[in-house]
Amino acid sequence: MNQKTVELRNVRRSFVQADVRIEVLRGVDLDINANEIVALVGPSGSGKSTLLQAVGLLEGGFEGSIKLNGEETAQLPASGHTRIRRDLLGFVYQFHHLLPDFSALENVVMPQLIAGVGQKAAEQRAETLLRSLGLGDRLNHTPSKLSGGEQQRVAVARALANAPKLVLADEPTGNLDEATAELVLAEFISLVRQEGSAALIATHNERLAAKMDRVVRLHEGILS
Ligand SMILES: Nc1ncnc2c1ncn2[C@@H]1O[C@H](COP(=O)(O)OP(=O)(O)OP(=O)(O)O)[C@@H](O)[C@H]1O
Repeated sequence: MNQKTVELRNVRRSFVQADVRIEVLRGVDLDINANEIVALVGPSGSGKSTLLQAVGLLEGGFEGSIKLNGEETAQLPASGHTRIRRDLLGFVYQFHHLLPDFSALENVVMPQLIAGVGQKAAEQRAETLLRSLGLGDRLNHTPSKLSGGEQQRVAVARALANAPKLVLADEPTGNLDEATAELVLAEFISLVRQEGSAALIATHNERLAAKMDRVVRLHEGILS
């Protein structure tokens, strides 16, 4: 059976602010196959982050069906969401949120230790990932000693550390200059492909989106 990594059906989310209801997602359907890298584009405020929060099981308040790796998540308790996030998902944000007092290597080791991997194996995996992103000679640098692009590469390595089935990224290169953004995104995509993960990557940048396998567009709460 060709199991989808993501299957969304009729996903809805609205927010009420000052007695006004805004319907941000009005019935989103989306399928992502294993190994498929999908760009999520849409104007500012169209709901890209909201949709990523739905797929990442980071917020409640959604209606509809969210299946990840074949498992329906809508009725699961919070502990089920935590398990899926830990076992299946990796996240990259616009601002890397690296641990400032830990080295690049330690930042990539940490999520593996939390997942129960042994220290030695975690260090080897972290080093392999960081080397494949060109950071072989930056393993022991703390984030403040790294450039913005290097910090974002560490965040990419961290997201992939536990071999997630699905990587979710919200404007992963949005804080970098255009040339660096392009380079880091190309490396990110190539590492996701090498690792055999699927990915959903929100971006404003159509040129970067065009480098992915497929582009989906959020407009007025619907995907096309
Ligand atoms: N917690 C919240 N409470 C109220 N409104 C919210 C909340 N979160 C998001 N919204 C509203 O939902 C809409 C979509 O926001 P979202 O951040 O998902 O858009 P986006 O496409 O990611 O935007 P950007 O590209 O600017 O990051 C916006 O109008 C925003 O104000």
